[in-house]
Amino acid sequence: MSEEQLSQHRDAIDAIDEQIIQLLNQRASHARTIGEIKGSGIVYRPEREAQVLSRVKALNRGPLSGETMAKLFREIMSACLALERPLTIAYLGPEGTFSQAAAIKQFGHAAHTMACCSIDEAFRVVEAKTADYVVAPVENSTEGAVGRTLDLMVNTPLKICGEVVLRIHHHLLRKVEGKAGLQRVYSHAQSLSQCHEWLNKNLPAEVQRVSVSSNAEAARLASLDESSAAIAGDAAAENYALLSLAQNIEDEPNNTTRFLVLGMQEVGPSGRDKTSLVISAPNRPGALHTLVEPLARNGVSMDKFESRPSRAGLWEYVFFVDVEGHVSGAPLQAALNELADVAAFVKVLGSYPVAVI
Ligand SMILES: C=C(O[C@@H]1C=C(C(=O)O)C=C[C@H]1O)C(=O)O
Repeated sequence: MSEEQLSQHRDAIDAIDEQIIQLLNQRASHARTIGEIKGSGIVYRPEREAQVLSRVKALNRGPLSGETMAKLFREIMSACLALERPLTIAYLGPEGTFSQAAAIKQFGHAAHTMACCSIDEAFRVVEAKTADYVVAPVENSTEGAVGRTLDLMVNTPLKICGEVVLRIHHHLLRKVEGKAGLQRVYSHAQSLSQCHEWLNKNLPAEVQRVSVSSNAEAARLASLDESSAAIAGDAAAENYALLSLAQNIEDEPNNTTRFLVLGMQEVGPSGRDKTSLVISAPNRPGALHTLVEPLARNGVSMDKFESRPSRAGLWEYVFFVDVEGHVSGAPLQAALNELADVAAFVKVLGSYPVAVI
């Protein structure tokens, strides 16, 4: 390609960029006006954002992929929303955790993220209105449910407003090159188990595995001591300037974590929604069947069913159930009315759009 051809294409890009700037600012002005109309009410509308992202993917003809286009629009919406009012999102810190990555995936880079020292604390700051939303892990494809998040959802006044699905890549991180002199590996208990086969094969048995409160905390500890390593992700490696001795060491190649977004808000239907419920059955034979039956009879599809010991009594259980559809829809309304008669306890944790990206 000649210099002349290059400069023709670059002139074209400059002209397009001018249009993009104008169009983005037009879009932002509409978002700001929408903010004025909303007044002091809730500005974040996850159902509308999900519709915008789905529409962007459907309209896209390439060469950029639908996924890439949706990610760009996520950031555009994040910037537009910040003109209405910047949001604060609480997550299990310190900086660099997968929870923070999930918060940014859902709210974009214009939102403020607030590191909390536990999932409990992250719920509390939103309940106290110090932050707007909490993003908390709820299940991992390798390790299953995150019990603490499930337990907190039983009593919180917060509602689920969204879900975020994140591919999780773990790396072995250390301050210095090589494995010589390595005495311990820090990580969150879930990450240690997600990588335990790799650890068995690749590290001597005398290297201790130490579980700590988060992967980012593991990275912080490894950054203070050359005889320690951490298992954590890219963001933690970058934050604590650690070297990656081995990449993508998770045993399961599709290792994915699902996070929930919770806030003081009930979300309207987006057209493709999920509802999460927590139900408990009276402690007698066949009780489980009586819980599932009203859902099946009303044609409500179940995505997930998870049992958890109830805090109330020995050998009593609560069930976390995800179903397709919005709570305002007729099938779910009918099923919930019937469930109220047979269940000891039913709580709608929230209806929210199915993750688009
Ligand atoms: C502009 C709005 O406010 C926010 C920003 C959106 C956007 O930039 O498209 C969409 C939903 C809201 O979270 C709106 O409610 O439509």
